[in-house]
Amino acid sequence: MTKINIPRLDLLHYTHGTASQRLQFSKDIGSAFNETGFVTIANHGMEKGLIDELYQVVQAFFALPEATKLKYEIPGLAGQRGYTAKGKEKAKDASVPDLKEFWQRGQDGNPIVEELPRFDEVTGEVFRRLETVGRELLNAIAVYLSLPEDYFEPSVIQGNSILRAIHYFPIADPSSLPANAVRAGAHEDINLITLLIGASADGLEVLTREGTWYPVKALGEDIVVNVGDMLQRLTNNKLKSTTHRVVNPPRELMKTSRFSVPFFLHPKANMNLAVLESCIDAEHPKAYADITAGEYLDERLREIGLKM
Ligand SMILES: O=C(O)CCC(=O)C(=O)O
Ligand SMILES: [Fe+2]
Repeated sequence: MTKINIPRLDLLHYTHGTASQRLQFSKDIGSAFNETGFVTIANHGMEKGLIDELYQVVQAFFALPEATKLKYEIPGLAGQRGYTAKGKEKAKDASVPDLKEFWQRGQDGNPIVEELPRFDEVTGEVFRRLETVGRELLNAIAVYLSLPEDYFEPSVIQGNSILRAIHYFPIADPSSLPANAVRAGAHEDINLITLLIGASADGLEVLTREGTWYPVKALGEDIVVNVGDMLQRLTNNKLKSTTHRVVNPPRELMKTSRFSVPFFLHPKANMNLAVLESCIDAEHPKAYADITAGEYLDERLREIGLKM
């Protein structure tokens, strides 16, 4: 099997480390993002208790009757808040929708789930904690890119990040599915970076440069972090937004659910995504036209069927 660089990095080395540990963390995350676009992060500060409670409220939400969940679907918001039912989202180049339903929350404007008193508080707490972890990781990446450490901060504080709770629902009769229906079709994330809790469940795979699929494993409460297209674009492909997917499990396990909770770290709509001058040279000519984060997001939401 191909050996691929998905290191396990200790966030405490960056937030509380010595100068040399901090620098090493920046180098490690930068070179993994340059090679594979993926790392796993330990000691991110989110306790097991909080993560367990997150999964309890998320499972309780998806267990509600379909009619109740549909009360929380908000027309006109392209799924950016509240519930998105089965059959709505497909990967950019896929012909059939993914086998999933999901809930999204942002900074504000989130509908309150009346049936579940703890849902808003717990998902809100996880949102804020992952936003903090994401900012710390972007600081480390800024150092790797020889930018000021706080380069991303003004664009990211109170930005358009999204916490998405996903339910890959059980399929009673897998033979009834279209042959190409999968839990999540091969895709790249749109945002700057994605922080994923719960990828310890099997199924997440990344596409290697050799064109083979490689399973991503996280230990315990570790989170998986990957580069999205906005960061790839800003860095003129120096940091790689790697294609990934969630495969269907063996037939018997298709009758069981899989849950995962990615946090898509998005900047404010006015962030300039024009390629950084420091990432352009003779070998790497400017690969992308100038665009803002807001314009780019609209373009991409249309491609995945969430926006008209
Ligand atoms: O469910 C997972 O493990 C990954 C989901 C994912 O890649 C996404 O929603 O963008
Ligand atoms: Fe993804």
